[in-house]
Amino acid sequence: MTDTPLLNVTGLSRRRAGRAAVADVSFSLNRGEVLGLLGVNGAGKSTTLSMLAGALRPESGGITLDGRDFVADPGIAQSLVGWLPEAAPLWPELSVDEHLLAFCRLRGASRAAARKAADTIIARLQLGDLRRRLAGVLSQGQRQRLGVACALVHEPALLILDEPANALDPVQIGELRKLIRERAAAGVAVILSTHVLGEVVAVCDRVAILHEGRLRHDAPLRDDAGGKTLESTFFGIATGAGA
Ligand SMILES: Nc1ncnc2c1ncn2[C@@H]1O[C@H](COP(=O)(O)OP(=O)(O)OP(=O)(O)O)[C@@H](O)[C@H]1O
Repeated sequence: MTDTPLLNVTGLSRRRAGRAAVADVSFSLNRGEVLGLLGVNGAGKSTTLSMLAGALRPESGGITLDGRDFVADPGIAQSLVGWLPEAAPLWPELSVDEHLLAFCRLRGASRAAARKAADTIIARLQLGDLRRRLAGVLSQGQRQRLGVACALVHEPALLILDEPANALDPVQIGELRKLIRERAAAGVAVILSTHVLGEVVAVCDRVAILHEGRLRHDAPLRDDAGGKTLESTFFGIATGAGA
């Protein structure tokens, strides 16, 4: 980990359907850090993550990634960011193997480099048995694992996972947790959005809570100042009873 944050977000705002979906959100994230992002339905998590992935333009505010102005040059997301959106965007007629090759090739990797990266991630995520299976016939959990593989295959510096444990069985949830900690140990900064508080406790270093588009809490997970549990902090904010 270095002293300079990988990601700096300042005053990020975006309206959707005429309403503030994300309002004046600021935070930073170090290399090797895993941030859990919590919030009730509609709190603004996916909108925030879409902006950090370069898929949605902020209306105002700044994002720097690895010291570069991300808002001015969202193209840097291609190499620096890996994103698993809420619904992994897969092509039903392409196989697992073809997906991984395509994700690498679209980012400018040579055929040989794409082959090597695909083989590495297939081995790490134990997708070997599925490599020739078409995405359109995968089970929901298998699709989710392919989505995680696509987010990771180009070895991004920032990994954004929106509800990654969706549809995974308990064995795969354990594997996912291991994978996240392994990537963090290798210096990758991770943002994990979830509705499962236990998921945050199991893998995150820090937790941020969004409510009505605003960042209402951002603190280390083990910071038990005031003796509050994550659950009481979350419900306090969600019900309007807490800070
Ligand atoms: N494509 C869209 N068009 C219009 N409004 C949208 C769109 N996407 C999101 N919104 C609105 O923006 C606000 C924030 O939504 P967002 O999806 O970011 O919340 P979320 O915290 O990810 O919610 P959830 O936990 O339900 O996935 C909500 O009020 C939502 O209705």
